[in-house]
Amino acid sequence: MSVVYQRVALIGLGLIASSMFWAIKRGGLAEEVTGFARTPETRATAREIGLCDRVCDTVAGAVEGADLVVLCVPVGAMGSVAAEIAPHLKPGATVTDVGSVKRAVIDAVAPHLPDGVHFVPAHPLAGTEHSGPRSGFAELFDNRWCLLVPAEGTDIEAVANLRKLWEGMGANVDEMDPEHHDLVLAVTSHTPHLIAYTMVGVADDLGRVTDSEVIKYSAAGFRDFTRIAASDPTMWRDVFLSNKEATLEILGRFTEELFALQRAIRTGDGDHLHDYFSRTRAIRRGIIEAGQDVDAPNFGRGKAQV
Ligand SMILES: NC(=O)c1ccc[n+]([C@@H]2O[C@H](COP(=O)([O-])OP(=O)(O)OC[C@H]3O[C@@H](n4cnc5c(N)ncnc54)[C@H](O)[C@@H]3O)[C@@H](O)[C@H]2O)c1
Ligand SMILES: O=C(O)C(=O)C[C@]1(C(=O)O)C=C[C@@H](O)C=C1
Repeated sequence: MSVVYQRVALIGLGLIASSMFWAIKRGGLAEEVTGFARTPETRATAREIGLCDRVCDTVAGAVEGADLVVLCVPVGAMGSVAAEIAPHLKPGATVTDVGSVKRAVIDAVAPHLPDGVHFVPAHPLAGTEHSGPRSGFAELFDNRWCLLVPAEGTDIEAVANLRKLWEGMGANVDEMDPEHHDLVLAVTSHTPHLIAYTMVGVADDLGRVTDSEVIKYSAAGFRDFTRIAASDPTMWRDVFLSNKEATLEILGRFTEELFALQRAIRTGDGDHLHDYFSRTRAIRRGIIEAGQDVDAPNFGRGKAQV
């Protein structure tokens, strides 16, 4: 792999930024990666573990001279960080972000960026329930999707270079418009997270089943919920507040379906339950057949057995 950018600046040194740093280093994709974190503690940790070639005490120091600036902060902080970096951006630089929501981030960031700076929003569809500078690893983006969401008329070379960077970090890249992105992610990521949070909350609230029983006897499905529900509260608060409309639409559909299933259980309508579960099983099999299940043993190796 060859160098895509001379200098990349990572702002907000958590899971995604640290994974990007290790993946950029693995691929030899930048000559220098600078980093900025808000707190002295995070900067000290970054220096201790060798995260970034240069950790800066000011956002200006990290951004000055950078060809690519990546905003890796929670969605709700993107606008204020964009305002802070704006005066220090090199003319012709590209600014991107990794936020889980796109329309709200574009609206918050774009107005701050000076003319002559390219803005190419992005979203890697990869993560874990961990956060902070120690949580990243180079393989996080391997075989995962990264969605680019450039506005019409964005400089072609700026988009092509960012695509090259993500491909160099192991991702498959697609382009999408922001509204569609937010609806798709409300279905595939945001609402499922809310359901996981709720289910774990229900278990915690249920007096007749103790917390220690929940921990001891937790079956695979519920264990997955607890993993998801351990995700960063700030990140997910911001996701829901920023993708309100799409999440509320999907939640509305979800509750309708849930009520229908609840009724089928109450009335003993086994046909309804069986038909429903057959339909959902077909979706799972479709994902595996398409080779999209990154956790399945056959992922990326052609057709999986279903
Ligand atoms: N975790 C995931 O699964 C995942 C996946 C894809 C995209 N994302 C997106 O990536 C972004 C970062 O998420 P993460 O998982 O790396 O979170 P993280 O909590 O690991 O890291 C975020 C970092 O930003 C810092 N920060 C917060 N507010 C800041 C501010 N105002 N100025 C400077 N730094 C600030 C935090 O201190 C933290 O170090 C979020 O926008 C999130 O939506 C997350
Ligand atoms: O695997 C996980 O822990 C995740 O939740 C990652 C996940 C998701 O797949 O929903 C979470 C949020 C992102 O914006 C992208 C990826």
